Amino acid sequence: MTADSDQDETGQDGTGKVRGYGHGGVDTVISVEDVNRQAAALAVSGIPEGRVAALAGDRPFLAIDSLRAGYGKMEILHDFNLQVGRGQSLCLIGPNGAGKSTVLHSIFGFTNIFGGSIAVDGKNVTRLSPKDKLRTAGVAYILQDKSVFPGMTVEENLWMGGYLMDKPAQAKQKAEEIFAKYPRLAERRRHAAKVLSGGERRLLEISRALVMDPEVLLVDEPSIGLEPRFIDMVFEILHDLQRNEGKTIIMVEQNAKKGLEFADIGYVLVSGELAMADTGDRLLEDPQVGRLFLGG
Ligand SMILES: Nc1ncnc2c1ncn2[C@@H]1O[C@H](COP(=O)(O)OP(=O)(O)OP(=O)(O)O)[C@@H](O)[C@H]1O
Repeated sequence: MTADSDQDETGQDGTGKVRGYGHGGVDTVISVEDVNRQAAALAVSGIPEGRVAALAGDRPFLAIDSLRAGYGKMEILHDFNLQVGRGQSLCLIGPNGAGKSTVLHSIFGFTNIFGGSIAVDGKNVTRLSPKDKLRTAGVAYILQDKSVFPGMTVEENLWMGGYLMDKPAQAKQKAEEIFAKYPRLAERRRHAAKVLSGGERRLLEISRALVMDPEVLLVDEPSIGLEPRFIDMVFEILHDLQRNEGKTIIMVEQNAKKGLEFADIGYVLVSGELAMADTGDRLLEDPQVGRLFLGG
C-alpha cells in the first residue's frame, strides 16, 4: 500500500472491497462478490462475431483459437480466443481468479492444454516447452514480482537471461546493449540485485527477458508492489519497447485503468471466458467496465 492511500495498487483495500480509480479519485466501493456476480453477467452475452480478429488488424501475429487449458485435470480456460497483431499491445483485465495469468501461462507452456491451438507468426506452437517458446518462437515471459536472483549482481542477473544462448559471449554482448539503453541499470551493474529499488528491480526483470531478443513479451502484473512513480516508469519502458522496438505485448494488469490506457486492445476475462473485447480506449469509456473495474 502507498503511504498516502489506504488502498494498494490493485485497487483493493485489504477489506475484501474493491475501491475504484475513478478519474476524479476513489468514488465507489463494491464488494469482490458483487464484482464477480456482475462480471459473470457480462460473459453471458459473449463477443460479437469477428471482433477478436478485427481488433488485431490484417494478420494476427499471435493467435489463440478455442483454447481449453488448466492445471492438472482442472480446466480454467474454456474455448478461449485471442488475437494480437505484430507490434500491438493487449491487456487482460477481470476479477480475481478469472484465469488472466493462466492465459499467459498457457501461451508460454506452463499449463496442460486440453484442446485448441496457439500460433505465433502462423506457426503452431501449442505444445512447445517454455524453453522452445523462448528459443524458437521468440516468446518471453516476464514473471511477477521477486523473480530476480537477489544475491547476484545486476549484470549476472542479465547474463542469466541468456542461459539458452549457444555462447555466453552473446548474452554478455546483449547485456552491454541493454546497459547502453538503460543507464540506471548500468550504474548499478556490480550491485547485488537485492539492493535495487522496486522500480529498478522491475526494470531488471524486463531487461533480463530482453537478452534473448524476444518478439512477444508476456507481462504479468507489471505494476504489482510498486510505488506510483515507479509504475509510470515501468509503463513508459513497456511503451518504448512496443513503439520503438516493435515488441508485441500481452499483459495482465490488476490496475485496470493503467493497463487499458496502455494497451491497444483490452479483453475482459470472466471465469475463463472472454466477456468483452475492444480497444483499450473504448473499454476505459465503457460504463460496465468503469463500474466493475475502474471504480465508477
Ligand atoms: N499452478 C496452479 N495450479 C493449480 N491451480 C492454479 C494454478 N495457478 C492458478 N490456479 C487456479 O486457476 C484459477 C485462475 O487463476 P489465475 O491466476 O489465472 O487467475 P487471475 O485472473 O490471474 O487471478 P488474479 O487476478 O487473482 O491473479 C484460479 O482458480 C487459481 O486458483
